[in-house]
Amino acid sequence: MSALTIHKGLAGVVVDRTAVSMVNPDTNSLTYRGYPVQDLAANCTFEEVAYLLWHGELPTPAQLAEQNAAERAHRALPHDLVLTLLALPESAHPMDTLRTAVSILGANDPDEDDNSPEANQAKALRLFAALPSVVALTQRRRRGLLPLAPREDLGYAENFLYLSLGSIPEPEIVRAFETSLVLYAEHSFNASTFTSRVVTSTLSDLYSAVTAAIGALKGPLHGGANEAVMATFEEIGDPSSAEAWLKTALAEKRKIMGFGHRVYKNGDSRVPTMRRALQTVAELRDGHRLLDLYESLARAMYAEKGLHPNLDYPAGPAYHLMGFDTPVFTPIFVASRITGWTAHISEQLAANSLIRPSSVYSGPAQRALSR
Ligand SMILES: CC(=O)SCCNC(=O)CCNC(=O)[C@H](O)C(C)(C)COP(=O)(O)OP(=O)(O)OC[C@H]1O[C@@H](n2cnc3c(N)ncnc32)[C@H](O)[C@@H]1OP(=O)(O)O
Ligand SMILES: O=C([O-])CC(=O)C(=O)O
Repeated sequence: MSALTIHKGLAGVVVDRTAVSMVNPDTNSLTYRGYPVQDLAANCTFEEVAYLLWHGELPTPAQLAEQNAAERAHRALPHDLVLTLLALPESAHPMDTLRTAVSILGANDPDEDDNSPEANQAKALRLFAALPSVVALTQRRRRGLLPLAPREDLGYAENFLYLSLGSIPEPEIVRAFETSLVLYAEHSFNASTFTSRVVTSTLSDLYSAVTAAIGALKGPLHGGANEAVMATFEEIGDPSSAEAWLKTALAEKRKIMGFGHRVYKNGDSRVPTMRRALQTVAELRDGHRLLDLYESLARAMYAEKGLHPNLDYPAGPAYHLMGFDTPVFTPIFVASRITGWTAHISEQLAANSLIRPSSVYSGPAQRALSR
């Protein structure tokens, strides 16, 4: 590689190795630690997938029981944190609340700067346990409701839904939600994961890396797209308007959220699994009109630009039909991706090198200061 070759957006640049996951656009596959993600989604709980991402192997029953006990014991948020989060303006985006919560948890952790594998694994588990309570707090606050106490008798996905929506939905909805958590958990060197690795590479702490990653995920070119998809559906209104709406939007050079991908050019490996989950939710929640909109826009986008949906495209409407408010969609993504981020933070620390790329200078030539 010539020193003067610029790779805008680092497209195609290989910066390191990873053993956490493999995205293969040629075979349209995604594996976590070697296991196809669609097989994990069909056969495993999210807690098992978290264990796999962190430790490299699926847990034995005893290992899972131990992790579950620790996770359930850390679901409740410290009272002071709840008060601080409720003191934020009601207009704050739930992603901002989440970012603030992680930052406060870090400031309160006496082991914040302990970067040993054991300390960081304990922090990862505590964040994994606490994030659904923060997401649920933001969801309930939007509806004028106070937070609920977490339930230790429920699995991760069930407790998450109970805390957010106030009741446990049908098992098919719980399964669809859990599928989304498994699919969102990890995706190699995406922008937010890379952000977490950049922060970690300076030997900063895990909370700082996660806080920065939340900021990176918020943008609509990354995780924020799952919220933007709902705005698009609302703008289109009727499925019969999708084609005309798209032609106008493309003529105006707008980016259509939920379509395209930096790595996948022939479709996102996770979309078929999430599309089936969306179908299940739509059948239970009278979502046929939203499904028609989904299909009409996807057909038109392929015809106009040859672009396929990414995971955010089916996840957005699925969360909507489950009963979440749109601004809570990307925070749900955070609660899942915390597993992938923290696996990458550990991997970065285990073989660290400061991440500091180069640039080509394009400002004024050196000049004399005349004073
Ligand atoms: C979980 C995730 O984070 S998945 C990604 C979620 N993000 C989105 O859905 C946002 C919408 N999509 C996009 O903006 C892009 O597809 C990205 C950012 C995801 C990937 O971008 P890149 O790899 O840089 O692709 P790039 O922007 O070069 O696209 C290639 C061409 O397709 C066009 N294109 C790509 N995606 C879209 C889109 N969603 N809408 C309209 N045009 C698009 C680009 O304008 C470009 O056209 P051009 O060659 O005429 O200039
Ligand atoms: O890989 C990417 O660039 C974005 C993505 O799909 C993800 O983070 O899940």
